[in-house]
Amino acid sequence: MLQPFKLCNLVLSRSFSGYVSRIRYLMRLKEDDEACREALKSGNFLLYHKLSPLLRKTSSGTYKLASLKTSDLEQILENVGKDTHFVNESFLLGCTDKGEPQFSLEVGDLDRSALEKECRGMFVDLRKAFFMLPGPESPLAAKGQALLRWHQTNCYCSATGQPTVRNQSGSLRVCHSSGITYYPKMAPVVIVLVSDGSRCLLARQAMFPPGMYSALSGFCDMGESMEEALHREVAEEVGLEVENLQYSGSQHWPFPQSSFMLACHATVNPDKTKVNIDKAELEDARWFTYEEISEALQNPPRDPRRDLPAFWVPPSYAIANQLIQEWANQQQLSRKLHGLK
Ligand SMILES: NC(=O)C1=CN([C@@H]2O[C@H](COP(=O)(O)OP(=O)(O)OC[C@H]3O[C@@H](n4cnc5c(N)ncnc54)[C@H](O)[C@@H]3O)[C@@H](O)[C@H]2O)C=CC1
Ligand SMILES: [Mg+2]
Repeated sequence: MLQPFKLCNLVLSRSFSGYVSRIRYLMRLKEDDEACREALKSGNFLLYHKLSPLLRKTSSGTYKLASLKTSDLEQILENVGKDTHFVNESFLLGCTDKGEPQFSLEVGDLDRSALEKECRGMFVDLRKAFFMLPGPESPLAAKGQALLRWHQTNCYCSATGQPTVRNQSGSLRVCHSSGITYYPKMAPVVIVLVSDGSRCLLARQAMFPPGMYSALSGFCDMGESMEEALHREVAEEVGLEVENLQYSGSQHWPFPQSSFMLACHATVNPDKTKVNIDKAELEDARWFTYEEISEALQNPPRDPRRDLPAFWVPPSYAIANQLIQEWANQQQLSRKLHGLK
């Protein structure tokens, strides 16, 4: 049985009037080109160089997304020899709690080191940035990259081959020849943490960084429900039949071309846990104990390219991490109830 969605809590916990007025403002900016052009004059801009976001080091040695005001961005563009009208090529991302509009801008055609010097920051690969940014900034960095990539790869109409034209906010592209409107897309993906009651099943693909294991995942096929996709993926990848699906949450994930992750827990019969790995998809899949999982959650790597532990799990922003954390919490609780450490 699926658990009830958690969306109601999410909405109720927000300040209603502030939230609604921000959403209505964004709706207007999305649809009204003139209003969006006006908003660009007092915007906050995230810069990306070939899809890598610009980060800045704080005085305490941590990192944050660099957010530039319009006037600062125009000055920087002038300093690197670019027309300030380039600002209009930004895409609308959202607005801050104070109601200030936020935009993303791809600056990959400009000199990277000159920009880094002007901006007092550095462009960092997004996967690496997820390990460096404070929690609430990762979704914004991901959305900024996803929107830029979608526009870069949807410049032509798939029916006519003619160029598509964006609106000012970047919420859509139109082919004036066929009349088709294209909207940014996400591909639905199921992700599931399978448990046998005392252990959980994690897997790794050959392309993962060394030592990283994650929950099982897979793209939904056309016509499939989330539940069908989940049963099929587990059967395909590890040859097991799951039961007791429990919905956990969802997230946008910017890779490979924007996925919409639907995350669940599931169980298998503890007498039927032998995995039969599809080697075309997975390099390895194995059962992990509570002790191994706790250790991995408590010692995340700081940089996914250096000083890697023998076994580690995706960063806290990834919904796989949320599933693993929830499983560990539930194990801890049941151990307490049974008087175990
Ligand atoms: N946020 C998170 O915590 C996690 C996110 N993910 C994301 O989920 C995605 C899917 O997981 P996988 O196990 O790799 O999927 P998967 O098990 O379906 O295998 C990927 C293969 O499926 C095929 N495929 C079918 N539909 C596709 C589509 N719309 N786009 C691309 N390939 C498609 C391709 O042949 C591809 O090589 C990954 O690309 C990854 O970015 C995966 C694990 C954790
Ligand atoms: Mg998979």
